[in-house]
Amino acid sequence: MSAPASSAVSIRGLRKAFGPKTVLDGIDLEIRRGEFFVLLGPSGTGKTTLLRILAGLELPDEGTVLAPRRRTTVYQEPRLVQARRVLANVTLGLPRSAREAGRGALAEVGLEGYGGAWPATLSGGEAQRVALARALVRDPELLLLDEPFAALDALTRLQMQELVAELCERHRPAVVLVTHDVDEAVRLADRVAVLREGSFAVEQPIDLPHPRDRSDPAFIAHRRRFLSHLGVAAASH
Ligand SMILES: Nc1ncnc2c1ncn2[C@@H]1O[C@H](COP(=O)(O)OP(=O)(O)OP(=O)(O)O)[C@@H](O)[C@H]1O
Repeated sequence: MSAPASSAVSIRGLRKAFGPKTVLDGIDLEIRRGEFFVLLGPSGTGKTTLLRILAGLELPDEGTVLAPRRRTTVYQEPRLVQARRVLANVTLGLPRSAREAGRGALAEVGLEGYGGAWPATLSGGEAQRVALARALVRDPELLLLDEPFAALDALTRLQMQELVAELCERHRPAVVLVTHDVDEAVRLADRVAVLREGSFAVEQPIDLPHPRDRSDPAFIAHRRRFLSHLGVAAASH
């Protein structure tokens, strides 16, 4: 089976259980090349499991999953090797010839000149930018983002969202972002899905122009709809 040429990811009839617990139950999903897909869902509904399957770190029990080989994940924590300098972290596992591209990636995330720094000297936001540069330098066709902003303060989080939007616009990987933050989802996504009880409770394209205004009635309507699917019906603001 092969995916349509326009697809980066193609999932059919995906089922995954851990022991007696079925976590993903009959998931079908196509993600277009360059599409920014956001996965929302209550805690423990299988978002990370789906991401790990897309990363090739976990195998499905049933179904087919087609994903590009050139894929990389950014996690909630930057996962830097403390004993290696920043540039060495960015180009970890790549040939020496990648160092120039590594410096370029650092510049793209706003860390020009940080290549010689040690991870321990970085702020949380800077360390997460290094993790982004490490992903970027691999030129992924599929970028998997597992709550990459969750550990950051509110202002840094907004700056990082802007940076990721900009980088994805420029490099156009397909993106799967897992988040609990409904505003983040509506701000960044081409399409949002809410995962509940093993399958998608809703799948909604977001056709608003960028940059998105959180006070736009259409933005607010999307937020309200997703919150209600997450069981937070009253929390519209
Ligand atoms: N390796 C594993 N062995 C057993 N159970 C697992 C394993 N990985 C995940 N689970 C279980 O599968 C369910 C889904 O986990 P997962 O981490 O995918 O959820 P999530 O939606 O990402 O949660 P959160 O939003 O809290 O991060 C949970 O009940 C979890 O305990």
